[in-house]
Amino acid sequence: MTEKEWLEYLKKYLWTKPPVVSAFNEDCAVIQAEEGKYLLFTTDALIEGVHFDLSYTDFYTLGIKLAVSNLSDIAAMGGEPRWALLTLGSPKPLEPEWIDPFMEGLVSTLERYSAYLIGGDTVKSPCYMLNLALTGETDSPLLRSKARPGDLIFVSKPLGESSAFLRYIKTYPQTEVPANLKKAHLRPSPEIELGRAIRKIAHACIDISDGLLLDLYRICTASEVSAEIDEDKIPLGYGVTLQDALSGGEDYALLFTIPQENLKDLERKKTKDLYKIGKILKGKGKIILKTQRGETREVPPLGFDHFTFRPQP
Ligand SMILES: Nc1ncnc2c1ncn2[C@@H]1O[C@H](COP(=O)(O)OP(=O)(O)O)[C@@H](O)[C@H]1O
Ligand SMILES: Cc1ncc(C[n+]2csc(CCOP(=O)(O)OP(=O)(O)O)c2C)c(N)n1
Ligand SMILES: [Mg+2]
Repeated sequence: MTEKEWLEYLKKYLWTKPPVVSAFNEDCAVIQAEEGKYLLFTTDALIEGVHFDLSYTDFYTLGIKLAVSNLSDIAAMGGEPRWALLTLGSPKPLEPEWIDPFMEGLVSTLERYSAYLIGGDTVKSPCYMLNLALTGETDSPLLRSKARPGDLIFVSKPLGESSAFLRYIKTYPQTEVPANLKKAHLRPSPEIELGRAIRKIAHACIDISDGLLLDLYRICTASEVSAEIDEDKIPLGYGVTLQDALSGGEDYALLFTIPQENLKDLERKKTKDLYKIGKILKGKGKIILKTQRGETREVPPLGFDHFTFRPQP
C-alpha cells in the first residue's frame, strides 16, 4: 500500500461524528469544544534514518525539529498551541549528554510558542524514534477544503532550502553548505503568527512538509478545485533548484489561498513577506505549472511519500 492508499483505507476506522468536525485529511484533527471554540490535535514523529541522520544532526536540533513539525500543523489550522506529550524511543540508555540538549531544544521551542510539555512515554527502540502529540485551540479552524476558484495562492517562505541541504551534505562538509540551507534544515521555525493573522481571511491552508506540489494537490483534492502556479514566482533561496522547491519538502512554510477581496486585510495583518505564486481554478485536482517561457503544462503532484517516490538529487 502506498501512503495515499493507506490513508484512504484508514478513513473507515476514524470517528467522524460530532463533536468531531474533522478527523481526516487535515493538518490536525478538529473537535468542537465549547460554543465557538475548537480543540486541535496533531502528532508527528522523527525516525532515525528516515527523518534524520546523526552524522549531521545533533540532539538539540532534533528537539527543535520535533517541536516545529508539530507546531507547524497547529499554525496551518490557525491555532494557538497548548499541550504536548512526548514519546521517546531510544536504542541507548538515557544519558544527559544527548537527552539534555534534546529536551532543551524541544521545550524551549514549544515554550516560545506558549506550548507546554505535560507527559509522555519512554521505550527502548532499535533506533531513535521521537514522537510528539500536540493540542491547540482556535475559534476559526482553517481547513484544506475551503479553497475556491479565483483565490490567490501564497506561500510564506522561500521553498526547497531544507531539501537542498540534504543534497549538499552528501557532497560537501557542513562548513561549506550555504548558511540559508543549514538554517532551513536545522533551525526551521513554525508560522504560528502568520496562522493567527490569516485565520479569518484565508479560505484554505496547509503546511508544506512533503513538497509544494503534493501539498497544493492536497488542498485541491480536499476543495475539489485545480490550481495554476507560476514558475517565475516560486521563491527560491540561494543554492536551491526548482525541483527542490516543487517536491523537496520539510519547508514548514504555510501555503494558503485567499480571495481577492481580502488582500487589503492581508496587507494590514501580515507580519512578514509573503509570496503570491498562483491562483485557484475551477476543476478537480489538476496542478498547472506556467513555465518561464509562458507555456502551461499539467504536472504530477510529486513530493515526499514514505512508501513510494522520494525526490532524488
Ligand atoms: N496512523 C494513522 N492513524 C490515523 N490517522 C492517520 C495516521 N496517519 C496519518 N493519519 C491522518 O492522515 C492525515 C494526513 O496525515 P499526514 O500526511 O501525516 O499529515 P501532516 O502532513 O499534516 O502531518 C491526517 O489527518 C492524519 O491525522
Ligand atoms: C535521512 C533523511 N532522509 C530523507 C529526508 C527527507 N524527508 C524525510 S521525511 C520528509 C517529509 C516530511 O516528513 P513526514 O513524516 O511526511 O511529515 P508530515 O508530512 O507527516 O508532517 C522528508 C522530505 C530527511 N530529512 N532525512
Ligand atoms: Mg504527519
